[in-house]
Amino acid sequence: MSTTVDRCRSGQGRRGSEALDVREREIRDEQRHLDAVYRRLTEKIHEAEYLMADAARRVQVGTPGALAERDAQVFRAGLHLSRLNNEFEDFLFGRIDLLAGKDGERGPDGATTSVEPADDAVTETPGGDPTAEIAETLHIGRLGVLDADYVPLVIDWRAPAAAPFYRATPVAPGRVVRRRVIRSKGRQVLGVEDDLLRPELRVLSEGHELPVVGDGALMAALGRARGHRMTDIVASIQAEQDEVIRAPAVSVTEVTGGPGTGKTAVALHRAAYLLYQDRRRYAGGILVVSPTPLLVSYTEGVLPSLGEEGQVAIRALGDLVEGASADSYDDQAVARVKGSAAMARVLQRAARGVLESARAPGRLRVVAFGRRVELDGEALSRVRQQALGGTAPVNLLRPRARRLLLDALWRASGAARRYEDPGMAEEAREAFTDDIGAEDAFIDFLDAWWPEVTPLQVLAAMSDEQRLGRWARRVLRPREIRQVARSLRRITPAGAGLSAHDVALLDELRVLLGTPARPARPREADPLDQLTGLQELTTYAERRSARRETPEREGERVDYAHIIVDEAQDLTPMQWRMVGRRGRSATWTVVGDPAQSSWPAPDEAAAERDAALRGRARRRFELTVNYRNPAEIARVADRVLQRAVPGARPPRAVRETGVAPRFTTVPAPEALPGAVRAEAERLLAEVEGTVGVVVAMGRRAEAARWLAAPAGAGAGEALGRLVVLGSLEVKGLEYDATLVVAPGEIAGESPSGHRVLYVALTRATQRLTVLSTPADEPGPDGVPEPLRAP
Ligand SMILES: Nc1ncnc2c1ncn2[C@@H]1O[C@H](COP(=O)(O)OP(=O)(O)OP(=O)(O)O)[C@@H](O)[C@H]1O
Repeated sequence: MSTTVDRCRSGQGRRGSEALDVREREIRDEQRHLDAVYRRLTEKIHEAEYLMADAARRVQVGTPGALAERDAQVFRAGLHLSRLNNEFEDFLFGRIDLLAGKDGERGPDGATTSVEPADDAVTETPGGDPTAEIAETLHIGRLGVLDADYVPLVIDWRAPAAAPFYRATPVAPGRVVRRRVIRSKGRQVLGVEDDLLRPELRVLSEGHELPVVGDGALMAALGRARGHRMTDIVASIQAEQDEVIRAPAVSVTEVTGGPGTGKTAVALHRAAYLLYQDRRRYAGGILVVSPTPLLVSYTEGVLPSLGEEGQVAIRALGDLVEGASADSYDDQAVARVKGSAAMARVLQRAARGVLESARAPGRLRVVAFGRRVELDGEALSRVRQQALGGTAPVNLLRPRARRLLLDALWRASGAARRYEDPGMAEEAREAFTDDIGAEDAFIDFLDAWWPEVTPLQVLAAMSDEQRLGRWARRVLRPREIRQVARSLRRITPAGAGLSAHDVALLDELRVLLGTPARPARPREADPLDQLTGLQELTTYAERRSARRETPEREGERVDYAHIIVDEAQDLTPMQWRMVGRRGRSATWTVVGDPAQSSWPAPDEAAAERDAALRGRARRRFELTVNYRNPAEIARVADRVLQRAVPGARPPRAVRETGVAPRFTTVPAPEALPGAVRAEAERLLAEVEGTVGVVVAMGRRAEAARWLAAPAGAGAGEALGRLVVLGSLEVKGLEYDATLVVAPGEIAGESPSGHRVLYVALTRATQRLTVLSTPADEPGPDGVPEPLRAP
């Protein structure tokens, strides 16, 4: 049996001090390795700098071949340099000690690729423990580093040889005997935590017994205090998560799993993995769609910490359309209408009908052949209807409308009758078209009568209830029309006041209206140029981005190579249409949890989701372990889950904290502000990290005021850890402690209210307090009605 030191953490007596010695020794060993890694990294940085300088010198060599080569060299070296220069919190974080492998070959990273141990890797001795010798040791880190002899010093966590670090379990250990998580900060090793995967073996490493230190890293990672930014999980990815991260990017990868199962974390690590696998294919082309800007800012640090910056776009649903940014919320009833697929019909009519509201003179008058020629309102309306025939985008129909207007004027002039010779008639007509078409009066009229319409102008036109009523006839009910028109009135001409649902409407309108061709945009500064000072030559990245820009100029969206949709259960049909436009030829990763859906019409959304994914084959994965909530909190949340989705299977919580959720009540609603403050302060005192106060959406502003100035010493510091959010805003987020206020209100706010409440109850990593008013019908134990077992 291997020496299992440090499992007893008392540190007393001989065994305790032995354990400390072993731990110190192991940390020193890892420090030596990390020093070697940093020495090699420094050499690599110098190498990359030399390559950049060399490429810069080659500017003088003017042949296209040499330039292309220089270009590629600069690009590669620049990328390499910026990744090497990235100051990682913990560059090196893992190690596996492996038995000799069966049928293995050396991969490009210098490690053997065999998964299973060789038949003779373990020696059976009669009467003694089976014995084995460590044949290979691999260190795992954020980037791969080879020494000067091509021996791996660090294996990139995404390389195939690193997979056993994540996949090995005591049930299926493969070649892995010991898995070690190394805690380091910058260039210093702080600690090591080991998992022994073959406890039945006596394992030798260079003649000594293999020591095992610590209690495993996962629990340490899960118990740590949370800040306002998500951290990566690269050192403790679990086997079922690793399968998703490394799944081949064919067609659609669908991932479901309950709250806290790591769906968001896995989705982001997958983006980094895909870039590692095929950088050329994915560079600049991965889009991560997140439900809210809060979740974007919570998660956007994860990819840079994995060494991937700038190549993945993380966008909130309300920020997907260039030039628009959602800053308002819709009532649930209005959101339900704006998100529904029926809106596509309404927008189609609005895009074509909006020209009726253009401020143009009621008649068109020109002078031709010395006479006045005129088209009256009825004639103009006929021309417009004719021009609008078909489905082409309205802004692209202006040339057609111009031609039809000139046709109508020619006919109204009666000039055709004066020519018997068709050739002459044709000539006269051409002259007429040229002359009239160039006249200021005609051009001014056309500008007013068929202006270029923007999506925002159509939304503004839809805020007129009567007009919207015409466009939404037999599609929306009168009440819905009234609600939608009223909500659109808050949008300013500059686009302030948009909700995330409005942005999906804008995107639809962009397609329906089209964007007339414009001169190419001036080239944006390329970061590589700044690095090299070579601005006159094109780079590979620039040519790529130029290719990507072309469709945009034609009024289409950029097409991404891969799209990751987080919290996919919440996308409305209109949002699926918007996201689908960005991935016409993409592969997809779609993660979500139907039990957390706040969208009340799942079937309708499923149809648009299928359309967005274009019937591509799907590979499904389920994550089953809840890494966020302690079991005590998960059990309470599960009661609400059973009401929201009877019979649903919750994920298994892996931790117990010994602290039950706290249920407390106020005797009357007036007591709520004081009680919220008191409970929030209590939680702030109990945890080191963040505290989230969750209220019904309708109470957000009020609750923020209650907590604006907490009493007591240290309030300023505490405030920084305290966040007040509406129930729909907490999607995907987490806090050390959560205070859920008036759960009945949250559940009662929409038809999907119990699912929303389930989300609110599953945000805490350590403590949960539920504060009820009499309306929540709390029992004698303070447990409110929505949280009692169904
Ligand atoms: N393997 C892991 N090691 C350490 N921490 C993990 C691991 N997997 C998940 N976590 C942590 O668990 C928490 C929940 O993860 P995440 O937010 O990705 O879950 P989710 O499934 O997206 O949850 P929700 O559905 O509620 O949004 C995060 O703090 C994450 O860092």
